[in-house]
Amino acid sequence: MMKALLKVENLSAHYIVKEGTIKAANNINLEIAENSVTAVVGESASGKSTLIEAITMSLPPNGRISSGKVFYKDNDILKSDYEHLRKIRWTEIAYVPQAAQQSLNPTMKVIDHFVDTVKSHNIKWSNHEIRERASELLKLVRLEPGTVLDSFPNQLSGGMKQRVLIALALLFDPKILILDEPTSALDVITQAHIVKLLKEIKKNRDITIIFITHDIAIAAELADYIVVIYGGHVIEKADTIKIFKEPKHPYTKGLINSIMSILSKDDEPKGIKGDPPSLLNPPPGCKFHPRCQFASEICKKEVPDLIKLDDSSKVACFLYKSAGGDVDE
Ligand SMILES: Nc1ncnc2c1ncn2[C@@H]1O[C@H](COP(=O)(O)OP(=O)(O)OP(=O)(O)O)[C@@H](O)[C@H]1O
Repeated sequence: MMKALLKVENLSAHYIVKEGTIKAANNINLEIAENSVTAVVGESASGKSTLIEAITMSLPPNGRISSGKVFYKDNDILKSDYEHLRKIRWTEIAYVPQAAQQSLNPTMKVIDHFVDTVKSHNIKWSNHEIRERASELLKLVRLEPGTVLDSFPNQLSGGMKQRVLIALALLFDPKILILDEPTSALDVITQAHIVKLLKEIKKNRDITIIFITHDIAIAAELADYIVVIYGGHVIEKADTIKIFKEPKHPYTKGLINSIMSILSKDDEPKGIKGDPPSLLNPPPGCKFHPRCQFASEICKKEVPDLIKLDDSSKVACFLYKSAGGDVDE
């Protein structure tokens, strides 16, 4: 594997609610290679956004990081003070949250969003320089600066707003671009345009992309690596071709089978039977065991470690034994 730009070690995060704690990210270990594209996939409420929010320290007020480290360029960013973190965000690690289109201020023109972002980072660019840079970025995301810069968000379509957000995220040339569901809430054609755009960005810039999607077909198209999350745990990570050809975890197999059956227009698409676990009262052991046809006694009691199978794949399942006997990371 190439050099890791971002390394997540034993990261756990939870939410405090009236009923107790929601264990949304549990003991996550991940390495993100420089200049790679990683898709984080999993069904709704599996903990994908929580993982990204924990990494970028942008959990909501009732969210807590209970343990772990996040190394960016060998420094644990979770130990950073607020100022340092604010600097890293956008300039080094840019994050476009889910449904961010609604975060554009309806009373501000697109150009003012660029001006605001520059000013809030204390960067001394003149208004002319900001306009130049914003125009350049809008062209990059295939928008017409002449009209878009002076438009208000409600004059733009959903796809255009998503492009504006991507342009804004690229303002300071970040090393890492993180996007939460960049194509959801868009029609299929617009989704395809955004996927194409992200491919171009990847090709033409020195950038590492991490994106969340519940659409495994989009992950297949864009990502070099796929990380599968289930019940707040990483249960598999592998390079994209491999995960489609040879999924290892029974859940990943189910996920791939269900998409294949949809693509082949089977009369009865093969879904995974049963429901995802409650993260408030998760089952003991492997979170997938109640739905797993291969579950044995150990699966009901112990959480499997994410083990390395070979250079490009890791799995958390008792059906497999580690390649070199070494547990991941
Ligand atoms: N602020 C919060 N307070 C309490 N629980 C939360 C909060 N945010 C998320 N959760 C819960 O944490 C769990 C993981 O949520 P998360 O949003 O990380 O999942 P996800 O995989 O990103 O889902 P989706 O694809 O639907 O966005 C869910 O059970 C969710 O209900």
